[in-house]
Amino acid sequence: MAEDGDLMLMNIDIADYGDQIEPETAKITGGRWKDRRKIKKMINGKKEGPKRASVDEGIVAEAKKVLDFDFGRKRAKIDEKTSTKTQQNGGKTSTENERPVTLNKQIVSSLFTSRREITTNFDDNKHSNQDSIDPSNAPLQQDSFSAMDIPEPLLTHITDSMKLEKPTRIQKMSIPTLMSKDNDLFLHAQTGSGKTLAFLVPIVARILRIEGRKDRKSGCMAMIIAPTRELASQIYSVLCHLTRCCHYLVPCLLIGGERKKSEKARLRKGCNFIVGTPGRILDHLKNTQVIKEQFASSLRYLVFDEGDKLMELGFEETINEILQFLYSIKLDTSNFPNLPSRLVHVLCSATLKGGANKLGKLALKNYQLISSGQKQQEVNSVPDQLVQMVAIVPPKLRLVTLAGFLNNVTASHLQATDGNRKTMRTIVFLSCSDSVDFHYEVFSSSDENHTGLVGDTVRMLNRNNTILPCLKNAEEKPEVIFYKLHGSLSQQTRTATLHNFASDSETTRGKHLVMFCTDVASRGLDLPSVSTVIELDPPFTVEDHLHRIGRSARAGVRGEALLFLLPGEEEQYLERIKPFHPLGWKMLKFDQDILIPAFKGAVIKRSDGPATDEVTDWDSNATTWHLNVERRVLEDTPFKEAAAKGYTSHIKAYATHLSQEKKYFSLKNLHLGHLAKSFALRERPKALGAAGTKRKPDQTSDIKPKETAKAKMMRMARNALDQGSSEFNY
Ligand SMILES: Nc1ncnc2c1ncn2[C@@H]1O[C@H](COP(=O)(O)OP(=O)(O)OP(=O)(O)O)[C@@H](O)[C@H]1O
Repeated sequence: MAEDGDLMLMNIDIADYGDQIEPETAKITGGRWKDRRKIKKMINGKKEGPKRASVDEGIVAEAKKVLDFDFGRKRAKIDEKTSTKTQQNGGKTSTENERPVTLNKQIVSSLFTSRREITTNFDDNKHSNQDSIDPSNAPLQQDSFSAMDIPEPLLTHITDSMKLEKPTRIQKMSIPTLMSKDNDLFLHAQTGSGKTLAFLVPIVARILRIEGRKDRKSGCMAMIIAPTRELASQIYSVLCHLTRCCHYLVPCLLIGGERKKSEKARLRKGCNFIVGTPGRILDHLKNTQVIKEQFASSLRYLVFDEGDKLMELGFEETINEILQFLYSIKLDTSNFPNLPSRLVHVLCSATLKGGANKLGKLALKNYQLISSGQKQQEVNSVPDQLVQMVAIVPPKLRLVTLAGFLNNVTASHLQATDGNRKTMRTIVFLSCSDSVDFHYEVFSSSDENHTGLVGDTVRMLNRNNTILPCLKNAEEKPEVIFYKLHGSLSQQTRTATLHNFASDSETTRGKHLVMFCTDVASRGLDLPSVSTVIELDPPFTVEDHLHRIGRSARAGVRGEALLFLLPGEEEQYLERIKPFHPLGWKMLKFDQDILIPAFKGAVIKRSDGPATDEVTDWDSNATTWHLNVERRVLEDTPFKEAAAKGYTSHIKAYATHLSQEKKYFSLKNLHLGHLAKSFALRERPKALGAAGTKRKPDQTSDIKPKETAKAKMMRMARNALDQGSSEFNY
């Protein structure tokens, strides 16, 4: 009997395609050479001897079982609690739905098979009607900033220039507290609820109350530490905006990737606020003498934003060093008696447990918890106005289903407007940089009809681009721009890319902006009008899930999020996130709700075929779309490398899921062959050990048996784990 892992590699469904495959010319790839030979013989009508026939039948039956729609193998392992069922598709026979595809004489597995329908037991958290739900992170209608004793000119600036009339719940609670008391604070509120202003406004207000002259030479009074450069830059720009009413107060940004020399120069000139990432801040504390001189009399506030992420990224030691450094400086309170007489620590987080809790223990003393929800659960849950959708998608169909969903969002964007189209933003979260690169290439450079806007990370589609089925009208401009963002890009590129995505400029106005990114963009980033968040790869922690989808539905605005899960064990992850979705979710069927609306009636042309306007079935269209990407992989070496790297890194990243979540995301349950298909690969890249090698006859039994592909994969995964997860997440 062939091994499970070996059969999994086979790339064709012999039982159904056999009679349509051209004998002799057919190339069979993947799997063990023995199995390939047997199958080839069967196709060519050469029967093996009677003794071995039963083995072959068993193999073919097993291969069919695995390849046909690979649910059975995994389903069998799932305990009885999981009751995903695969059913016959409206009684059709398999050959009605399956179409073998021959490409460059290579036979590739069909995307669709007979058993298409997926029903899941986890559809037990149905979403309630959204229209009647009040946003949970919106400004409070019955309150106002003017009732909060905020000093002038800050109050007028907030209401008149920043056009913010009413505080959110966390702001209503934190602003008076921080302005009047000197204890440490833990600010706990939902994503998008205005935590940044919740700590910045009272700190600036308190500084403005200092009597007498204050300017950049007065010293640094507040330091704000954030886990990512992007978030630090964002806080810095909110602070710059806020201090426009008191331009004599100067913020300074200290982040890695920027020139240290110019940062030193700015510090020497003097500043009242430092915003930065932990490593770079510590570097300056140790090496820039002027800081020590300035901090002695002035520093009173130390803020940690996204506290749990700071810990998760391994900044504990750095933060400890920063704290020790600051504690070693003796405060001189005589200069600013209006400021607190001690260093006040503020910790901000949308989650209470895990890293945030740990940092709280490290940095806070006798802190007061300010939480915007009546119950802790209310804060930990997703914003009420966010519509969560879930699609259970077989591994083979992940790429084409993503294309279908992006198409449907784009189509609704194009339809909903006449001339006055609003800019729409979609973020697609992936597990690693290489996968981001691959998906970005698939959608942004399918043909020559695109223009690069920011280096190689922003591409606008031009007329005649057909990567999305709805872009069929050559008369109309596609109005779609693709972006990519991850930690392997230079800081300048990251900044320029994000800036382009967030801005409402001549180029971006009215368009659908789609960004492929890693979790580098999941924390704290406040990007305007992100209407949809797609988690193509599952999050690494529940916190990551909340923060990713929290890029949408901010400050009371509505938004939607789609989570892709594989059939099988991954479905059970819904149980894990259910407590955070008290208002439920909508289950989408990958075919009826995504692929059919996208591909039905569309004209998808084969990239190597004659021009045709023939309208075919939706599933043929989807298959053609996928084959066009596969063909590109065959013909375009850099793209092929991107696909192989994307796939390999995706698997490695998958292995880094937390041990307590391994039961949902275990490598053992992944169908690697089908997953390769979603990277447009016909078979697993050789680097993963997919290609078996023949054992030499002189090899004796005392030689260590060759490591199987699956074992090699597991070993690589373990190595990946040892190397730490951040490499893959970012
Ligand atoms: N009082 C307010 N009225 C209207 N909009 C506000 C108000 N306060 C903040 N906002 C806006 O809400 C958005 C989210 O704010 P912010 O980024 O501070 O949220 P957050 O709670 O820090 O989110 P996250 O947890 O994701 O970091 C910003 O666009 C901000 O300008």
